[in-house]
Formats: sequence, C-alpha cells, structure tokens
Amino acid sequence: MMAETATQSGRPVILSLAGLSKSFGDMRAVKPVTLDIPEGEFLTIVGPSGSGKSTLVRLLAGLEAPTEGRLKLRGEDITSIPANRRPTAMVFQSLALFDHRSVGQNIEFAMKMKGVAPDARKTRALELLRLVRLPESYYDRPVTQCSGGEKQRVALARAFASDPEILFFDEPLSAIDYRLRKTLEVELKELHQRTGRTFVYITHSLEEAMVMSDRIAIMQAGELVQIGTPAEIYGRPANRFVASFMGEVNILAVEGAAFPDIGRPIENPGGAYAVLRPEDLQPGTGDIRAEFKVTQRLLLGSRTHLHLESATGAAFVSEIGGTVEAFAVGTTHEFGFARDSVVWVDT
Ligand SMILES: Nc1ncnc2c1ncn2[C@@H]1O[C@H](COP(=O)(O)OP(=O)(O)OP(=O)(O)O)[C@@H](O)[C@H]1O
Repeated sequence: MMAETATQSGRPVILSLAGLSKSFGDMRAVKPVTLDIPEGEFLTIVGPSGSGKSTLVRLLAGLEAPTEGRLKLRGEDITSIPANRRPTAMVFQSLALFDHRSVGQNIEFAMKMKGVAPDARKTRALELLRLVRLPESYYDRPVTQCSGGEKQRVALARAFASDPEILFFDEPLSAIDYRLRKTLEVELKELHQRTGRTFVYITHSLEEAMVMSDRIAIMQAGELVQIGTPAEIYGRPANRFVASFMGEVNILAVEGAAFPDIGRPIENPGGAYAVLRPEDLQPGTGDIRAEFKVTQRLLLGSRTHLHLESATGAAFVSEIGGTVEAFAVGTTHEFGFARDSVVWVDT
C-alpha cells in the first residue's frame, strides 16, 4: 500500500509537512508546521514582511534544511534530499534570467546541463514557449529585448523545462505594475489549470492570493495561523490579524455583554472581539444601531468609504453604494449592523 493519504479534496497528498520548523540562532523564523498539500493544488502562503513565508517555501524546495520536522513527497521522506535532486522548480521575484543570453538559451539551460541533445532541447523550448503563450519567434530574441511581462513568461517556461511536479513561486509579480500584474495573475491561474501541476506561491498581497488560489495559508510571526479556501478565510478569519489582513475591517472590543466602542449591549456568543466588515455597517438598518459622525468620505468609483466616529470616540468604516450626498463630513447619522454579520474571534 502507498504511504499516501487522501486529502479532504479527495486528491492524493503530494507534499506532507510534519512539524517542519526553522530557527536561525534564537530566531524562530518558522514555527512547526504540519500540513498536507494535495496534488494539483494552488496553495498560496500570505503574510506580512518577515512572517516566514520565504523561509517556509525554501524549506519545501530544499534550499534550506529544517531545524525540526520531516518533509515527504508522495509518502517518501525527502527531508535531506537537496533541491537539485527534487522534482520541483522555483521562480523567484528576481527571475534570475541570464540577460546576455537568448530566450531559447535561458529556457534550455537546465536541459543543456543534463546533456539533452540540441534538437531535443529546441523542440522542448518551442513547446514551452507555446505553453506560456509566447511566439516561437522569441526563441532567438535576447532576453534584454523582452518586456517585464515577457521575462516573467520566459522564467516560467524555464521553470517548466524540467517538467517539475511542484512549482514554487517567491513573489514573482511583486515588482510589476498593477495592470500587468492583473494580467499575469490570470495567466498563471490558467497555466496552473492547463498543466495540473501543484503550485505553492508566496505573496504579501491577499488580493493576489484570493484571485488565484485553491487554498490560502496565513503566516503571522513565523506561525501558520490559518489555512483554508479564500471563502473560508474571508468568512471565518481565525483572529483579528487575519481579519485585518483581508482588508479594512471594524474590530469591536467586547466587554462582558457590551460593545464599549459604541456603547451598546450585545448577546455575546463567545469571543473577545467582533469583526464587522465595512459593507455590513450600513446607515439606518440593523439589529444593533448607534450614532456615528462622518469624519471622512472617500469615493471609490461605484462604492464610497465613510470614516466614522462613535459617540465614545472609536473609529469605524462603512462602505456604502448609491447616493452619498447626505453623508457630508461632520454630519451625524444612525448606522447599524445585523447580529449575524458579525464574526467573533478570541485573539
Ligand atoms: N539566513 C537567515 N539568517 C538569519 N535570519 C534569517 C535568515 N533568513 C531569514 N531570516 C529571518 O527570519 C524571519 C523570516 O524571514 P522570511 O524571509 O522567511 O520572511 P518573509 O515573510 O518571506 O518576508 P518578506 O515578505 O520580507 O520576504 C525574518 O525575521 C528574517 O530576518
């Protein structure tokens, strides 16, 4: 019997982390992580700078040796197998292309090192150009004559050259302007769907993670604090940190059976904080209501963000659509929310 187990998704586990951790001296960069990654998953690791994302992915790719824990690939222990002997590839933010070489030479580099014959290399390189949707005529083009987006595609083609089972991406799109990044996110997601390979992707942009991923893992100070589908993370954040990482939210402290920030009683179903999304705090509706003064009005195209201050001086944000004329800065209105729109968290 294979040592693999099926995951919740029903797909076999390709990569299994058991208490994998990394310390640099006293610094615990990654606290023990136990996690099964199913084959074909697009898993994104998200977290602020210094939270341990790169270190975790470097452990998975074999570029860093763990302090504790084991790593298995399809049930086989690969903890001490070096990166170059694993069926994985990595795409870095810097792309690490050879600028003085052609697109074709860049894609073929690893194949050449392995002694693949020139004709076979070229056939494969042209296939890979098609895979990443670059014209075959780019084969002879110097990398220096490629645009930022084209270089990204060359780096992808090069990563796929060894036909890896798992691709690791360390913030490959972070240095790219917004519009191109949006295009490349969609292309990457399509490439994932077309190839069926397992992608493990790092970003500090939750928005990017939301667009592309099957599951998102959230890192906070070296700890993997939550893992789930984008909808699970958005709908049921594990703590205030995850909730605020998802975008602007209101966090109401809870004291016993009251919200001191708005001076209202509550039925507390358990939780030290209530997380309330801006779109759930609306004028003139809701079970729980209070008076708020508008301190700022920010137009965001079809939506508007109203920055509010409660009678007790706490800051809130409400996102409204439609007419906003009535909500001039300095005016006071009743805003409220439905009890069941609140997400309760303990920390
Ligand atoms: N080789 C190293 N030696 C000592 N400390 C390190 C080393 N590599 C990383 N660290 C520390 O480990 C912690 C996690 O770093 P890591 O690069 O994994 O974070 P990150 O979430 O990827 O951050 P960023 O988004 O800024 O890349 C940081 O405090 C970092 O300073």
